[in-house]
Amino acid sequence: MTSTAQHPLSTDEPIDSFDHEEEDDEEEARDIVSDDLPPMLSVPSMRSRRVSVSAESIQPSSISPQEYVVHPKTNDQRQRINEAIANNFLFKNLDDDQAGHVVDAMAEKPVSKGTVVIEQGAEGDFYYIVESGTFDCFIQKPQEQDKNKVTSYGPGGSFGELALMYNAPRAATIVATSDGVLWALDRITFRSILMDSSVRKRRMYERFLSEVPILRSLEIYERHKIADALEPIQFDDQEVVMREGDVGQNFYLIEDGEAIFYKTAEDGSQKEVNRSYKGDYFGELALLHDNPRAATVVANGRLKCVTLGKKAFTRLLGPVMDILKRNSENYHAILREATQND
Ligand SMILES: Nc1ncnc2c1ncn2[C@@H]1O[C@@H]2COP(=O)(O)O[C@H]2[C@H]1O
Repeated sequence: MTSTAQHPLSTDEPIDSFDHEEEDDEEEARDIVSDDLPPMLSVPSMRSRRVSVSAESIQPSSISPQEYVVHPKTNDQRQRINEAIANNFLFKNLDDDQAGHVVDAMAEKPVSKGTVVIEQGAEGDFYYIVESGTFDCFIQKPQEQDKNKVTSYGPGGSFGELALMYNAPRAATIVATSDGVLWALDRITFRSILMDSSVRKRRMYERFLSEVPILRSLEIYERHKIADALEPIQFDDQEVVMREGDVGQNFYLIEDGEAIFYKTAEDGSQKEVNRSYKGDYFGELALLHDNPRAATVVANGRLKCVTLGKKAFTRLLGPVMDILKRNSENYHAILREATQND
């Protein structure tokens, strides 16, 4: 394997886009060839733009059982970890053994207000999960003096995965804004057990999410976080995706195919009110307004979607909530018109 890689934070050279439709292959997905790395963030590194990568950056690390890192824990600590990771998508697909190794390997790290947990440009050593406290994330762009706050984290939040996934310098600085407790997971355990499915999903959905109009205004990093949370789902021709009046749990993006929307008219008949295609979304109304589903959705031909659960929808689509709400007002008007006219 080559030893010179496109820096994942670099933006000055085109990077081959990844076509997820052709790329569902396990072996290929494991092969984290740097040329395929996403253009990532608009934050060039504070160090050299090109880094030499060892074999470690090309494939997930593997460790033998005798190499597992173990920090002995009390039951109370285990329980606190389980609460902190309950909504973390990186932990979702682990089997019991893997989950056990990851929990064993975590080290408790109390931090006091003002501590710089991660410094932009530094080498990546740990992935952090927040048990308690608040943390701000800042990015300093190359020619700018000031750092920009890009996000903040509270309990259940996590950060520090990028440098470990891509063997890149830290992309941001993280500062504790209160006293708190972090759980730190070493890079070897992270790479060997946790990162595989996340890297695969981020790569798999990168192009698709960048082409979804509602998500275009998001930063690449925000779309990566959405990719972590996506669940694929498929429907056969004429299969009902949701029924008018149901309680809404999920938000849907169409990856491929066609969905037809029906609404019950005043005379009780089902009226087609809309059709949606690749890149469109639906299912947002019930989540935005806590209302029952406003329409019945049926697959026309095979329909391939990805979904976000309600919590992830609220958290990850926060930056586009206003657009979603504005669109939903127009949409209400269209639906009303369609069911009232004729
Ligand atoms: N917009 C962003 N760009 C890059 N990193 C971010 C951003 N927002 C949050 N982060 C987190 O900040 C962390 C800094 O360390 P890492 O680069 O290892 O991983 C990074 C991400 O977990």
